[in-house]
Amino acid sequence: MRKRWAARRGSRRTAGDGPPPSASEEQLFGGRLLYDASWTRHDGDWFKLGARQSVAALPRLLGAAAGLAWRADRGAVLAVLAAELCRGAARAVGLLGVNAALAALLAGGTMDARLRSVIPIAVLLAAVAAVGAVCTAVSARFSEPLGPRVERLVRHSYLERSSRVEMVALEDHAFHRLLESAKLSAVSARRMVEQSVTVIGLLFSLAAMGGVLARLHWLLVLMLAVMVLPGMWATLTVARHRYESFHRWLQYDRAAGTVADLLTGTDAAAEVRVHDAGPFLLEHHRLMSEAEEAEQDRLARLTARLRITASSLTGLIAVATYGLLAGLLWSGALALAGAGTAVLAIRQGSTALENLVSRINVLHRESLHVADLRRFLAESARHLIRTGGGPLPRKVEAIRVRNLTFTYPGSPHPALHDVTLTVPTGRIVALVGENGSGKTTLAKLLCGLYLADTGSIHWDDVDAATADRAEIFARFALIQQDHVRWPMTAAVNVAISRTGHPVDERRLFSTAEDAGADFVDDLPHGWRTLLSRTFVRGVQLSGGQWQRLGIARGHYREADVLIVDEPTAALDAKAEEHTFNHIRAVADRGQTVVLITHRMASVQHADLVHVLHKGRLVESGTPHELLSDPDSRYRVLYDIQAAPFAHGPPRTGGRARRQESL
Ligand SMILES: Nc1ncnc2c1ncn2[C@@H]1O[C@H](COP(=O)(O)OP(=O)(O)OP(=O)(O)O)[C@@H](O)[C@H]1O
Repeated sequence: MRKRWAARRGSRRTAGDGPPPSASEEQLFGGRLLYDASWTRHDGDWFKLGARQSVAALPRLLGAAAGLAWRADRGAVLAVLAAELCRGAARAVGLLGVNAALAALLAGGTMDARLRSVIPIAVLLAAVAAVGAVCTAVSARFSEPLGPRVERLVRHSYLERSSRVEMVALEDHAFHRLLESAKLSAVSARRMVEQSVTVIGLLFSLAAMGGVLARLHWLLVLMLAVMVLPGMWATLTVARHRYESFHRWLQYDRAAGTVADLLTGTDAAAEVRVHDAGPFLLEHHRLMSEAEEAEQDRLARLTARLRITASSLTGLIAVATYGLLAGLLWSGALALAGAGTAVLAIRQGSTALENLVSRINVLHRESLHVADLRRFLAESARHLIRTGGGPLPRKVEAIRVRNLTFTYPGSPHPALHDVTLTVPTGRIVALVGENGSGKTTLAKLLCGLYLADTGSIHWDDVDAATADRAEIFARFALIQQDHVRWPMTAAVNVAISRTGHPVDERRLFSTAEDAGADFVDDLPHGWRTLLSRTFVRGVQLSGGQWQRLGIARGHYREADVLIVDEPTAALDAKAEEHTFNHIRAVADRGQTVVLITHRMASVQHADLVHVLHKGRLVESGTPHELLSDPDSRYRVLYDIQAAPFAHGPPRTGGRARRQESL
């Protein structure tokens, strides 16, 4: 075993495509968590953050943001566009007014006459400023609620899609990474819309200023454009590195978060304290956080380097621009008033351009996250649980499994291999076998959670592969081994198995009683008690109480087939007996029960037993038939469990005697 462990470690290292994993990655997670980011460089179409591509992509980005906003609120989009257009026009008129005022002030005549000629222009400038302010307010009024609305729509589509993909996709790490990266898309979509509003406003303003500058001299427009290039290059280069880093560190970051959650959550709280796992986890969290800090440090150094270079270049271009202005004045190509207006326009224009570049950069970065959502939606479309298909027969005699083989993605061995068996309806059918023999997997295939690689599951004559998956799900209820602890009220914890119907209190109370979950009546708020200590008014249940609620949930659904996976592990002996009696009763009323349990005494309740071993069916029969064969695997398992009770209750041992003598 040790040898194999060493060999595996070795092979992982040589196959790796970068530096070896850190101690925390290796020790806690068994290998590298950082992703190879080379794929981002090759995925040309959606990963382009160069200056040229960024500008070229601007119409597409604005179009995408407009599309998102349009879906959320058309009226608001139109109002914002109109307001921003009006603001841009006000800026242009304002600049022209300044130019006219300067010309009037610098013209000949007495100061009194010159000042008087400026008065109407000043009144016009005040009116234009007022219009600009109103436009700003109108734009804000309509654009501010747009972002949250877009966020809600995008998040809804993300969550809705996530809940409809096949289980195998959710368990696939590559798909999971996509799922994780698309998680940010809702916030990014909101930011995209917000940035787009600013970008549109800046574009209108720049068009106004460019128009005024062009009227003065075309070279000034060119210099204004050149002045912004270094900043644009630096900003976009930093953005590309940050985005690459985000993807590369995504899984690592999630792992560090998992360690932090273990330290703060309730699941591991007892072992963190009693087993003293806290300092161990804390140390690894520190190491992992430091590694992340080092990455942030690298990005900060890169950003500083690029910004210094860009600022130096911008400074040089600014000097050249003012030199050009002086040349134009000197040569008489520009009047003094025009030069004053040009200085104002260049100052305002370069600030607006710098702002525009950084906004485009944010827009682009956010659009990459929104593109993650598009990739997620496209990829998940291939993994959607198929809708449609034929109906299942209403009354079924038996579910027949034929030559079923199933391998989990990425697993070297099939979990089920060529399994053929029958589940007659209205009976209790037990699946028995050692750990990992494939019982739960078979149950999940039966209820349509996984699809077989080969072989089939027939409901009488209907192949389940051709049937509507939603209908297959509708025929099943689950009492799972790892029952879900819904952090909601006790009533929801039971009734959530039948959300398509209003809560039926009579059914709720009777299933709770049957499952031994009537302890809920004694909780502080009865069925409205919140079952999570991490929220206000929440209470904590015991393991067995949770299990009873899980059993009640399965029964509340009243489906045709009830899958019961190790239902009594946390129950006391009385509750266990009660549970099996109830399972027997529901089977007698016509419900099919697929029972998975290691308690051989409980299997005696079954009508039919299938024994699995390493993914293969090795025995089938009634409990009596299987017990009668002294060599059957079932008999062996049964005898092992029965041995301690073979001679009646254990005699009082030495320890008890010693205690007595004390
Ligand atoms: N989601 C999964 N992804 C990959 N492999 C899995 C997954 N679930 C189970 N397996 C593997 O499939 C095999 C069968 O597992 P399964 O849970 O069906 O066994 P089981 O008989 O129910 O075991 P137990 O009695 O311990 O509950 C095991 O080798 C297990 O490691």
